[in-house]
Amino acid sequence: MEAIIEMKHVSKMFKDKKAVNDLSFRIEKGSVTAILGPNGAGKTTALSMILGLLEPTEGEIKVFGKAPKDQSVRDKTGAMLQEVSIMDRLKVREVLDLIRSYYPNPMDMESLITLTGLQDSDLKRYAEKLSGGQKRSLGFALAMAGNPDLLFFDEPTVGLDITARRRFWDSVRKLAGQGKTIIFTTHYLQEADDTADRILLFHKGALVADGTPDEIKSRIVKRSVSFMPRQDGPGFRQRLKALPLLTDHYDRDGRIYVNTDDTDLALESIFAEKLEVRDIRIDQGRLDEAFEQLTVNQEEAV
Ligand SMILES: Nc1ncnc2c1ncn2[C@@H]1O[C@H](COP(=O)(O)OP(=O)(O)OP(=O)(O)O)[C@@H](O)[C@H]1O
Repeated sequence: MEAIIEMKHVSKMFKDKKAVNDLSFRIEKGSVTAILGPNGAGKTTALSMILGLLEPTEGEIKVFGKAPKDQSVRDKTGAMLQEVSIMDRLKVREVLDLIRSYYPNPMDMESLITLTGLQDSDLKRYAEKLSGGQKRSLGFALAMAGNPDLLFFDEPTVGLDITARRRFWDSVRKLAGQGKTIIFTTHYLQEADDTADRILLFHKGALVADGTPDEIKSRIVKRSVSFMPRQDGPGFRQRLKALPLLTDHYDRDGRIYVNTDDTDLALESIFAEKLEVRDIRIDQGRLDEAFEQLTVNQEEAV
């Protein structure tokens, strides 16, 4: 597969703070990738470097095989960032026409309107008079104006109501269907799961997981069964090791934790084998801090 983006050992320091730490990954043509992670994980910094808005402190970034700042790269790239700055004193249609005129093969106005949900009446208004949600739609339209092959959306649904969110993701899926390469950042696992075919999970500037939504979910929601031995000792440990469903276990704080995808089966095995344990608990994940933060954010999203 053709790599559209290649990051090799990329780091970014802000004074003595490492915002991005040794990132390496490839993004393939036609893929939809979600960059997921809690506040401050480095998502925006990474995007900004790929877009050529920030220089990496270390490492190399290639986009379409070139430096991100290369004009030919910019012509093929569209971005909707968190802050949409909109020109005053221009009507929406004028802003869009202006931006379209910068590109060799702009998207036609009809398609732009259909894709972004801007209404005819919006086009006649001054951009600065639009509501927050309409401004986001305009931001989306501006990102698409050059009919780019590569698209970036930084937390695109923040501040959008449910209808606008749904519409936005429908459009993103439509663009993906046309073979565009899409990268977006989000705090919400659900958004990544619904739309992306790959998730890059960031935590403290580093890439801590990389996989399909199903793979990432199974890591995030992994549960464990834990218990105390009635009488710990070599005999007990041997019996524990001999139980195939319980082999993946470890000790913490005086308890024994069993990692498993199926806590029911693990419990059945404990009872069937009459393993001498007490105080059995089912624990929701041994999530490291990054994953815990993610689940908190997900709850906020509901
Ligand atoms: N211009 C800057 N100067 C100094 N520190 C910065 C700058 N930009 C980002 N940082 C720091 O770098 C770290 C990563 O920030 P970044 O905005 O990339 O995270 P994020 O994952 O996009 O977070 P959020 O979800 O809150 O948008 C944070 O600790 C942030 O405070």
